[in-house]
Amino acid sequence: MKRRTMKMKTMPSLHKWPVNIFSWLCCSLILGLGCCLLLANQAIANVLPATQTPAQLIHTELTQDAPSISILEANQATIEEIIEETSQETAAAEIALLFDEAQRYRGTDGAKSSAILQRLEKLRHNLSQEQAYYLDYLQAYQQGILGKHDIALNTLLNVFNNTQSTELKFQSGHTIFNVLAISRRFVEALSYYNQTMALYSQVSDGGLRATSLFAGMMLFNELGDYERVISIRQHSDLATLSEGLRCKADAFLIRAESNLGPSDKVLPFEQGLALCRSAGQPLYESFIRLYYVRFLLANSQYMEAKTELEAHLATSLSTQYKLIIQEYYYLMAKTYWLLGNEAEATLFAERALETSVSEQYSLPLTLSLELSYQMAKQRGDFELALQYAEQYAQADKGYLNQLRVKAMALEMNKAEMLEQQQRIEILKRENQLLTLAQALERKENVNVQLLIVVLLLCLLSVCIWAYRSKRIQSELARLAQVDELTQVFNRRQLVLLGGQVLALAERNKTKVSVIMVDLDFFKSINDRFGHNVGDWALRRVAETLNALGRKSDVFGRLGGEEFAFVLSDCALEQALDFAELCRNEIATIDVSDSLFPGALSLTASFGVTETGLSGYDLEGLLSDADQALYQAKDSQRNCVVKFEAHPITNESDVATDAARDEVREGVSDATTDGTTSVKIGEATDATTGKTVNV
Ligand SMILES: Nc1nc2c(ncn2[C@@H]2O[C@H](COP(=O)(O)OP(=O)(O)OP(=O)(O)O)[C@@H](O)[C@H]2O)c(=O)[nH]1
Repeated sequence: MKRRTMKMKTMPSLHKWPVNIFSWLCCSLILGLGCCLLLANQAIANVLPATQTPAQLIHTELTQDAPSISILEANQATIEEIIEETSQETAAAEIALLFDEAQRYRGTDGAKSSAILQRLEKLRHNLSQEQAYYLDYLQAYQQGILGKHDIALNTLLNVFNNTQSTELKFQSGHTIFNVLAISRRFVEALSYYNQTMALYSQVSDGGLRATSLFAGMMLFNELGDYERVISIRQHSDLATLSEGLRCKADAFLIRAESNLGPSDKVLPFEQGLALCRSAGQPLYESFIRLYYVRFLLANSQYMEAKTELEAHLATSLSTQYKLIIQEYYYLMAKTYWLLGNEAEATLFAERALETSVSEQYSLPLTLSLELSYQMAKQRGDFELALQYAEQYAQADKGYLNQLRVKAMALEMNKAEMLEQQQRIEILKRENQLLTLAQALERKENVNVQLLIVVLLLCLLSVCIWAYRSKRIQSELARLAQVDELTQVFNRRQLVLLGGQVLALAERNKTKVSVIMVDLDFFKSINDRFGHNVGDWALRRVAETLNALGRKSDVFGRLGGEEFAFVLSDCALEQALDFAELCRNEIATIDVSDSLFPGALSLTASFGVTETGLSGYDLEGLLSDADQALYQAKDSQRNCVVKFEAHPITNESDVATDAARDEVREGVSDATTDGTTSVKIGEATDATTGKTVNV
């Protein structure tokens, strides 16, 4: 039996708790941060507005408010109601027909138009709100043609501002700027032109779009912006036109080209006239004719002009368009005067003056007054000539003023358009900036999220690293305390814990017993069966003994096949019983799972002492227990021997200090009762060579 390191009870698992708490804290922290990130994301999402389009909102409202029609109720309609319904259906059919006709004769046949509109007015109570607005529009259009511009405008503005139909709004819009232009309210006309043309892309009716372009051409003709008229004519929507529309377009183009001044270009007067005649457009036909006659007169073709005018006077009058009729009369007067027919000239000049439009100054009026003045002067009627001269001067001034107003309106409109364009440009830039800012914000959000993820990963790495190093530390600590083979305390830990137990017991004056255990003939087990079997035996014995001890006991492997117990609060008798129990348990270990079960038997010898015999010093206790163990080995083995102190009886038998040192292990030389004693042992005296008891 040799002194070696020892092991004890299996390591308690308490050393693991700081690691577990640490890991738990790390996980909680990570989870907490993860939750914060999710909540932050949720908060960002909540800040953003709900993306419901206006169309979806309208749909929701419509769905909520949708009225339900009871078929049952409909079936229960009285006969009177059915009759009423039938008459309503008839009225509806008539109304549809009348609207078609009103549209067809609008601007082409004043008398027919008036009759149709009167009939529709009588049916007004049968019209829907939108139909009523359309009737208002047609009536206003008719009023405009008759020169009642203020009345027409009031109605048109009401339709423009209240109709739900984009098409009717668009249609009334271009009639408004037309009437405003005729009324010389050019600034307003241009403003409505802009408002109306802003709806252009929303209007699907090609005819209506073309009409608005025509109205634009008319407006800019009126304003004297003839280049603009020519440029509108080139709009792609006017590339292919019906005969009627081509007639109108030609009329506007001829007016613009004529007013741009003399050029080598031959204007298509005859073609335009033929086109408008064939299309049944007397208004535009008359319009072209006015410029044609002007052209003839400018080229001294007075007879041709006279023929043309006389042949188509009725057509012009049928238009009921006062401006055309006035100019027509003037041109007749001028032609007759140029041909020397003063009577006819005077007659038509007077008619032209009578046909003045809403006290406005117009070119035909000015020219008619000038002609009347010249004719009166020529006749020698100076008083009348003076009157005409005064009126002419006033009209000319008024007309020139109007020209100035037009020019100013155009300038203002150009400035307004420029300002609007600049505003649009600024808005576009602001939008771009906003988009950029949003993109930047999104990027920043992503960056913040990435940063949080990186921080979390770093934190996780630190936690993992800390957890691992803590585990390594714990493992190292465990390895320093535990015997690797048997997993019980090693000698170092047994001495440490045993010392603490003894210190406490000494303070409390309680007894502590120490048992030393040594396997019998263990060398022969190794030799016969090999070290593997020896190791197995050591593990089984350690396991068995460890299970027998109490929680307060300290058990460990001293080294080799030697183990020890430090039993707290345990008197010698109890320790002896416990040793006996251990001995018995070892002797009955089931060896069936060892490599050579049949031949293998395990026994151990036990040496027991107590603080009452050996004191509270662990070294002394171990030494005394070891001594008792030797006694056990010396006897039959597989037994328990109690340590006993022996007083010195024979001087000669007492070994010298040198001989005592030869004892296999150190001994104590003080007994518990204070008497000097020597513990049992064998040594060889170096001087005599005799074996002595110690
Ligand atoms: N298998 C194994 N054998 C060990 C270990 N430690 C020590 N030994 C062996 O244990 C044996 C101890 O032998 P001895 O001290 O002569 O004791 P013994 O054979 O048990 O004889 P007694 O104690 O007198 O009964 C030696 O052969 C050692 O090699 C170990 O960890 N594993």
